[in-house]
Amino acid sequence: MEKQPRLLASQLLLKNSLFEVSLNRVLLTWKEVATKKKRVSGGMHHPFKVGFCFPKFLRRDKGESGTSHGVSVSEILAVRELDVDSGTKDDGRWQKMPQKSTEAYPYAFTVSYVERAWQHRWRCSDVTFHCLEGALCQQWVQTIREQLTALTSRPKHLLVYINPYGGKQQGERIYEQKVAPLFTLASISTHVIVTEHANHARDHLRTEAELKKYDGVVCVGGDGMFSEMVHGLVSRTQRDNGVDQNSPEEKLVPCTLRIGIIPAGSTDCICYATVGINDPVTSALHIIVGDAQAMDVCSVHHNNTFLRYSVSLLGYGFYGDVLADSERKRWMGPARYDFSGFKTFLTHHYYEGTVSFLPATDILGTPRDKTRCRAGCFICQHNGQLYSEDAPEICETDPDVPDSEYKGGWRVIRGKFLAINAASMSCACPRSPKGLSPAAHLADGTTDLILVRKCSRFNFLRHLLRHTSKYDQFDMTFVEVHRVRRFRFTPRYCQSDSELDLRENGKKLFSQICRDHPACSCSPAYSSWNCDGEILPHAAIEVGVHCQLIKLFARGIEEQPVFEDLPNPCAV
Ligand SMILES: CCCCCCCCCCCCC/C=C/[C@@H](O)[C@H](COP(=O)(O)O)NC(=O)CCCCCCCCCCCCCCC
Ligand SMILES: Nc1ncnc2c1ncn2[C@@H]1O[C@H](COP(=O)(O)OP(=O)(O)O)[C@@H](O)[C@H]1O
Ligand SMILES: [Ca+2]
Repeated sequence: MEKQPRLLASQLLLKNSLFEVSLNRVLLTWKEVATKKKRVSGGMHHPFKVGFCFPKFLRRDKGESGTSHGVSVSEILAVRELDVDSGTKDDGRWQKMPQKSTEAYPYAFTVSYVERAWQHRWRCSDVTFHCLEGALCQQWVQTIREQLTALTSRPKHLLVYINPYGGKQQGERIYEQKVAPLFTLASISTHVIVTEHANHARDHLRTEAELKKYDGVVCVGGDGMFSEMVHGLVSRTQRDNGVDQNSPEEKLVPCTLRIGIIPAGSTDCICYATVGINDPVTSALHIIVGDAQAMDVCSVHHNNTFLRYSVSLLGYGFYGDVLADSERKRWMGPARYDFSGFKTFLTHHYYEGTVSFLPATDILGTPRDKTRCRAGCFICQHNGQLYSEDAPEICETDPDVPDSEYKGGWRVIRGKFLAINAASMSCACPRSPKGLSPAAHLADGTTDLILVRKCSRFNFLRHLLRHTSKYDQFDMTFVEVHRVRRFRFTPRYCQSDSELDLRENGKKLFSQICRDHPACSCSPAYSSWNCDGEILPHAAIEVGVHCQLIKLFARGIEEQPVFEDLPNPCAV
């Protein structure tokens, strides 16, 4: 790492010990000054990563001169001067000053910064430095503030939508108690809208919201609420740019505003898979530091008519039936999915149809890789670049698969399926921390198409259970997975208009069997598509992936640091 010029360096008091405090453009460090009384330890420095703040137990470095710490400037949340006599000036939180420092070091300032806690959680930590002179204290505060102002990726004005009925109906409380105080601390102004009905946020974003006034939009809720934000923003962007969403082949215009998710839903899979945990404080801190993570979006069409966008799971069969059943049990909260999951597992319906797909052959990565999409993912960067260059699709020649054929680069597979799932990202969530497709990528322009053919209940259970263990859920004879750019599904028996009407009006006949359906009475002719937690009435759909269409206030899941490999901060 290039050596950065020092902006400030002073000896300041911290918890009654003297520290050498130093600030450059990337790092704030403080290192205890050895006093005669203190036993000086040996010359061994523990490694310590620059620009990266570890959990407490890792971050402290007992070097020659005592404890040293470092915080990346990009992860400083705020700095405020303390009025030693009357507590803090800015946030009203009264802090008692130690006797010794008030006498000798009567001026103080507090730096709030991101601290990494267990399992990808971030927390806001405070450190208070005491100065001998007021001018020095002000110089520190001012210099750190200038550094923060120079971070242009940080949002200053946010539009926040809260779904008061998502998850355990705690959205408003979570926002008020855990998130709003952090936004205030970081001097972010907000306009908060508590939604009054489903699609309120979507419609407001699409038509009314004065988006120019904001640096980002935030939703407090679950995947359904996030989906509303995506629909509002993507539709608005296409309309503003004259792009017709109804054309399945149309290249969509990416959205400029970033979306933040404060998890307060039932599955929270998008938050979990982009941050590593569904924790409101962690998400708020990712928003404050101005993180950006691009994400693929799938568009779903039926007969050249736009239906919906999807960012996580498009599931027909098992996940469609779980969702359709669980919607009637919303009163159960997040447990509805387990209940309906169990029930759907027992019903064991399969569905006949044809899946056609365009394999993504020109890219890096396969769905069976051991590597995972993580912060700064190379595969997403590489494949995103390919996509923007509009590289031609190349398709391999026909392997001898009996029920599949190739047609103009498309592969066609007919069969009886328990589940057809398209995972545009891993779909990791607390139920399955590795997700439906553990090696899927957030922003590589592809989706992983998982076909689970008709099999015994026992085998399907084995497949499901593997989502929760280290065993490969794709390594089963009745499961196949393909990384694709587009796909289509056509049910074997076509849906009549009256059947579609019934579904669209929400009066789904669960045991509907097409009149010309043959003797089978145990499985219905159609399932529904679960599109990020919304039910689609049409069984026949066409799906295309739009690479990196939206951006989130996230950075992807961070690798847990390997202690031994990290450089020494004291070298900065
Ligand atoms: C036996 C244990 C099997 C565990 C299998 C877990 C796989 C979970 C993968 C979940 C992928 C979720 C993708 C995200 C979907 C969300 O967009 C969407 C909406 O979320 P929101 O309500 O927060 O707005 N969520 C969902 O559609 C929920 C899907 C959850 C499915 C849970 C299925 C549980 C299955 C339990 C089977 C039990 C069989 C037991 C037999 C003895
Ligand atoms: N004020 C509201 N009243 C009723 N439904 C709402 C409201 N705001 C949003 N919704 C809808 O609630 C559904 C579920 O929201 P979500 O936040 O995803 O929670 P969950 O994860 O529990 O499903 C979404 O489809 C969303 O459109
Ligand atoms: Ca993807």
